[in-house]
Amino acid sequence: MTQKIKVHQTNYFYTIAAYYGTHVQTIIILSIIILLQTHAQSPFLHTDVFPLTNEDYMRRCAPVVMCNPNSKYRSFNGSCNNLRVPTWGASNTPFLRLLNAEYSDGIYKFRQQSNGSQLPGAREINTQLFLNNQWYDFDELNVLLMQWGQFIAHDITLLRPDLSVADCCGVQNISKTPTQCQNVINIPKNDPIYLNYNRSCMSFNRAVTSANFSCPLMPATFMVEVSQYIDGSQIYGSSDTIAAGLRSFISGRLRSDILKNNQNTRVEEFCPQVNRTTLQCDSSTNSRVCFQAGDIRINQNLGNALLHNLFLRFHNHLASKLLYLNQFWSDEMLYQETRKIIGAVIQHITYDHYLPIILGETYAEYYGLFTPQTMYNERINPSTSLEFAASSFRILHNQIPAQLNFIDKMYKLAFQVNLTDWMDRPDLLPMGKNIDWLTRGLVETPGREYQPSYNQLISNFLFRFNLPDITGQDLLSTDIQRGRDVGLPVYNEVRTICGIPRANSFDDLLDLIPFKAVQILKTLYATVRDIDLHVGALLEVPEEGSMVGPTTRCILSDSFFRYKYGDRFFYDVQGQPGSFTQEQLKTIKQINLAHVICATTNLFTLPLDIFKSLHDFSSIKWNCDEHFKIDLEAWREFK
Ligand code: HEM
Ligand SMILES: [Ca+2]
Repeated sequence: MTQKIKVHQTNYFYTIAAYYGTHVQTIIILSIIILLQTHAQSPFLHTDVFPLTNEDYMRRCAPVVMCNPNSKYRSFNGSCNNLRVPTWGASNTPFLRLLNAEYSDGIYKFRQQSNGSQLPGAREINTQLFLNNQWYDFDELNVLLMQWGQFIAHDITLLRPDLSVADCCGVQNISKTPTQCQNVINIPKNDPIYLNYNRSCMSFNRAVTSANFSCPLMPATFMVEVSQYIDGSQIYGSSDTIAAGLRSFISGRLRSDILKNNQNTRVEEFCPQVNRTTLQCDSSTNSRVCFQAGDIRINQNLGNALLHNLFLRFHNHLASKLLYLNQFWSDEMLYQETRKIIGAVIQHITYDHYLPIILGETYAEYYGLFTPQTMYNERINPSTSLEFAASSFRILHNQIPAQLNFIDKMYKLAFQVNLTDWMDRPDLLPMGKNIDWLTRGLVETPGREYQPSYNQLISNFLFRFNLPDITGQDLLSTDIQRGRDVGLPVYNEVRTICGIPRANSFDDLLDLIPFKAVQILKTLYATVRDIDLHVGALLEVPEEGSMVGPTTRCILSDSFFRYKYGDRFFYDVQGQPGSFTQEQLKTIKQINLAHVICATTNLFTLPLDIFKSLHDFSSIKWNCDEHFKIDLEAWREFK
């Protein structure tokens, strides 16, 4: 029987045909007409209205989705989490814009300054404002904190550059430059680094748009290519096919490679490996290792690949514990229950341990990011915003260290590598005791203190192996250029939706930005309105107790608020199919990243405050066996 029902008397209207079987309710969304004029908003934004163009994709191209509202588990692509708008937060749906797109043609061309001139070059901005602002002070917080940030960034966002032309600089002088190569980054003649290499161009590929998904829209609309919920999609994949390819289909386990050392005395488990050319691995060197996981960026740097390997081991560790407790559970049940626990652990670490450090404890608690229980609200849109992905969360690129330390079990530095020397080639990880040594290195090495710059190496020599010359790229220029590529609103506009007064002159910026930087901004930009979001935000002095300035804090908090309250499967939401029992929740809330490390490496002692490095007084060591054990008794089905 097909029956038309109207869901909720609000500004959302759906035509839904619901098929009721005896046990399973399947809802087929036939068409969606959404008027998103009012929103249950996060408390961080001083506006109630998102740009109307956010609805265009939903109106014209949203796929037909079938949902089973009784499902205990998340879908892989994130669809059907929100039963009113089943595509909210799903992979391959558009980024949300908090403010209207800023393009000079209103559609796709880079914006210009208020007086009609070109914007200052991204690299020029970096050399004038940031490159020489390097402090060598270190934080009491460790490098693991930075690495956790990237790990979750890859859980919630992927804006893919169009790499169909590998080197955009090489096609600049041909008669018709391909669209994706039309905005390469110009290198000024007097560039302090590239001057020596006679380079005038840095490659930049514009991001793919909804047109690449057979849905051309105006203004340019950008697609998130991963599930936008914090659900471990970087581990499991954001589609059924990818997820299936990563499973062993035996006892709930993920596929893995078991590697032995020469004497067969050490056996270690790693992510499965693939042919280098099939993933984003550096193919220009004779290196061999290329890991596979749910996210294509797994091999991007050693720290990220390390966390992926630890979480693969953690999954298989928990799956075997669950099997021990419930010998009759099927592979499917073991896999899904383990995946559910891993997703919960990632959310718990992010909200209870990571965000209070980044945003400030009092602030996170006051605004509901750190609560005893989450009340799900189906009117909150959990989609990743462009402002967040293309700028605000990237502000934490300033935490990336230039070097990674490998520390042995006597706490001695075994060796050190430049992070940029090992991009897209994780060859070091399976060698010797490097998993343990790098893990210890991330825990024991103090992080880069907050400062308005990225480290010298990622500011000049990123990804140099894949390029025709030895210099490479600049991550900060790329971030500024990416903001222009996706038409981000300017800094001043974002201030206003964050409740910070609009600056009417450069000097009005002195409320948040130091005097010297404001003087340089005056020489670069025509008016205060022209300043890029990323530039203004990175210059802001951090708020007391937090690691970012007020504008960044506002956009980060808005996003994490929506990832929490807009997620029907958020780990501590009650009353949903598959909600954890109180006993299970108690176990999850006791787990921190130290438990994960203890279960997956040969480290025996760790700080209780896992994001703090040793030199901090509170960071005395605690034994894995006594303090970081996981008891899954609450998952035993028959006591
Ligand atoms: C460990 C070293 C890291 C490296 C080498 C790195 C490098 C990169 C690169 C190359 C991009 C793509 C740039 C573009 O073409 O637009 C990117 C994007 C991004 N990064 Fe990082 N990153 C690192 C760590 C981090 C950290 C610590 C965070 C946040 C805490 C972060 C957040 C992001 C975000 C949100 C994006 C946008 C992702 C997307 O939507 O596609 N990254 N990063
Ligand atoms: Ca996800």
